[in-house]
Amino acid sequence: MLIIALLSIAFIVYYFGINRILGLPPGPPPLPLVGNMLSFDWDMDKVFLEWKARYGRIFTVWLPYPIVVIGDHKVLQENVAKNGDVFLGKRNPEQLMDIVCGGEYGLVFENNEMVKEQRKFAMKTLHDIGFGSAALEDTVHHYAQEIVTRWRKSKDEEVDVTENIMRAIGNIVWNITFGITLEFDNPLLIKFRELQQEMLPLMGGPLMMFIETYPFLRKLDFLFGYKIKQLQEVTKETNNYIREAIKSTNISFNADNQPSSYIEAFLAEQKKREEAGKPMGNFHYDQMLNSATSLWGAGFDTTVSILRMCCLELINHPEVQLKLQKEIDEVVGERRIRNDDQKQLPYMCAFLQEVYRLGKVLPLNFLRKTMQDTEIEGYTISSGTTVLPQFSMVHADANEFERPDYFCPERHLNEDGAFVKDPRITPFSVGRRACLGETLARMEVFVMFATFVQNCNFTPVGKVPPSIGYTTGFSRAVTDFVLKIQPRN
Ligand code: HEM
Repeated sequence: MLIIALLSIAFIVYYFGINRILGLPPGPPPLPLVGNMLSFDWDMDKVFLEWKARYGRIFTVWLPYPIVVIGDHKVLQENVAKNGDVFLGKRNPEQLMDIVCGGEYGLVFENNEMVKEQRKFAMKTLHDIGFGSAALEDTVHHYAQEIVTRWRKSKDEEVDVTENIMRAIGNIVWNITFGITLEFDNPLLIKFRELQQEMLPLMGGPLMMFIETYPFLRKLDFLFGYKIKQLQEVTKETNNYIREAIKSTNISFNADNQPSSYIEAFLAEQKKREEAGKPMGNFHYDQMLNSATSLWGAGFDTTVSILRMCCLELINHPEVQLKLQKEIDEVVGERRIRNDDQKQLPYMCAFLQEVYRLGKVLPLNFLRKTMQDTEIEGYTISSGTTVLPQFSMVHADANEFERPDYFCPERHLNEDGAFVKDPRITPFSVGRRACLGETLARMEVFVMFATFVQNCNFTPVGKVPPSIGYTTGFSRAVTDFVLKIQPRN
């Protein structure tokens, strides 16, 4: 009896008091062992917004370990964006990284001690090899033309836009990473996307969240349908392709030339260190391999997913398509689209901003780890606390956007029809760990999509357009759909 009474008291203290005992902001009461996992939903933002209304602009959730969630524009800006060094670290998914990378390497979940060096190296390299350059824009336009040429021949067939978009984006990322240009129809790209489609659902969700807290669950893989084994196998296959690509780059690498890809720059850095008799430090093979995987993983499916969503919104909103076409016809006509044209295309910019608002690519943003004590909203957050900068909550918040689920480019235009850039919409995240590929991604999406609209008319297969559903897993994308494409003259 006494034991039951003590356990009940312990449960009540834990349930109602654990956040306060640990000095964390309030939040939904967690259950022992599972925390708030019973409320897990693939559309977690809806759940988070309810908790925000109940507990305040920052709150603690247990998934199943404690995480301080920030999903408010002002709080994100005043802390994660302005106070960048405090939020530089990540709460890396150590178990996941061990399963797929053999350690905390790469450019997304690298060890926090090497973040500054590796991120700086990657940013400089990507800038040097042409992010933001006219040459890269030419390449993107070339692929957009290739896609349009194929689509214009599709006659009355049903088209899955994914196939050609994927080939184009895949080629661009492959080139940036390895300096290798593949032919447009190279089956490697299709194989790679298949592997990624297999891998991403396995990498996210409740099982992986539990494994981070209770690593012993890895030994009970048989209970979960051998998901970890499957993940290991698919990672191994993916890494074999990456290793082969690194080998090819290494063979053609000439240290006297200016590096034209990330891997060449990495090899050049290794050579420089070797010649100077300096230790390799973090410029070792595992970091090279996993950085290539990071660039591929972060830069491929995300961009494909946003472009697919653009096409799906077009067939769901034919009146929007007509407005986009009219604007392009009047401003650009038949000449080649340039990235700079955005300044003269307010409706196109409004359309893309609306797609970016709704098209979140990560159901849960990557977790940060505070690097020092800090104060947020009057709460003292100690160094080492896990923080989730969930900016997509802002995009879905009815206090910020009227009818947030409703697709409406017009909301981004003022009375004079001019485009209004909205600082609350941050699809590439905020702060010192925001997306490394934003410049490239924005250019790819604009140049490709504007070229599509300029040259093609998109219609549903039947009278009713397909509904918009989303995949679940580590990343998020619209589910498969087909449409019809007619050439525009
Ligand atoms: C439309 C396309 C894209 C979207 C919407 C997108 C979005 C994001 C988001 C939300 C993050 C998480 C940032 C955070 O932790 O707070 C991220 C990280 C990252 N992205 Fe992108 N991304 C896109 C394309 C790209 C491209 C093209 C590349 C490179 C070729 C890239 C490379 C990266 C890398 C390396 C990171 C990790 C940065 C870090 O942790 O320091 N992304 N991206």
